[in-house]
Amino acid sequence: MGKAPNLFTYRDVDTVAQHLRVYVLQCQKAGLARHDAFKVAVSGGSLPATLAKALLAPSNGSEDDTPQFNKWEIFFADERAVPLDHEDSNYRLVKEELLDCIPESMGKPTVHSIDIENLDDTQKLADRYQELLMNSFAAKDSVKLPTFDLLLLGCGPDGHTCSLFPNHELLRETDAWVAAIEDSPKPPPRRITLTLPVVTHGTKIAFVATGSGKKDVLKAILDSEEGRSLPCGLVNEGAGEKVSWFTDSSAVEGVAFPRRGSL
Ligand SMILES: O=C(O)[C@H](O)[C@@H](O)[C@H](O)[C@H](O)COP(=O)(O)O
Repeated sequence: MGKAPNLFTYRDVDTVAQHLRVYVLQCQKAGLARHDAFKVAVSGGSLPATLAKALLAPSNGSEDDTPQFNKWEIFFADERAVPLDHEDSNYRLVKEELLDCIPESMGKPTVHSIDIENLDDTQKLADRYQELLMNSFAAKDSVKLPTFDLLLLGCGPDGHTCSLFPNHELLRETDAWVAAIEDSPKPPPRRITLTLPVVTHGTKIAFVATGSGKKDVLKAILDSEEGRSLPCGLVNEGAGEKVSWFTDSSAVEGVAFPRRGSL
């Protein structure tokens, strides 16, 4: 690994959200400067709620503290092979937690959901999503991997991230940008996910992990040799200092890994 990932710890989820806001808006600024758009991938789980808390808080009125949602392109780091209004859909989750709550005056993100015509065939579903990424990122043929401005990820209690699970063959995928999975140990079993090379190629990668249910896995990922082979550990390994962990104190109880003081 190059330089180590950054670990930020705050006293509770609300304080995590406040700092996550600052970080995401720094990434927005960099994305807008680079290509007049902010291309971000989001996970499911608890992340959309924390993200909404971060982004929907009142702005101090400055440009740096204002989400410019009409410049946002939101993609899914992973998605379940279910209709968009299904209770398991990550799109539905992001829509209900965040998109539906954005006041009109703040603009409207472009949201890239899965192609529901292909729910019966997860490989096709993954291929279509990869094509969508190619159209969005690869204006030039030379693009080998999409470069998200930011990937906002969760960390499961087993160390999974996106739908990349420990010891799964998908961790060895080197060609595809988006892969299908039919045997996810976390239900529902049929999903698509960004692959590890796409995740580690992002300009910035943020994990948001809160609550005491995460402390054992965070200790493994951040403090132990074995934890390096868990999916989150592989992201740390592959992306190093581009990675930032946003945690609350209960998630890192007993973790020795050094905290960063400020963003
Ligand atoms: O669709 C999914 O299942 C998620 O994208 C998954 O990768 C999630 O981010 C983690 O399981 C953490 O979830 P929590 O934040 O709810 O623990």
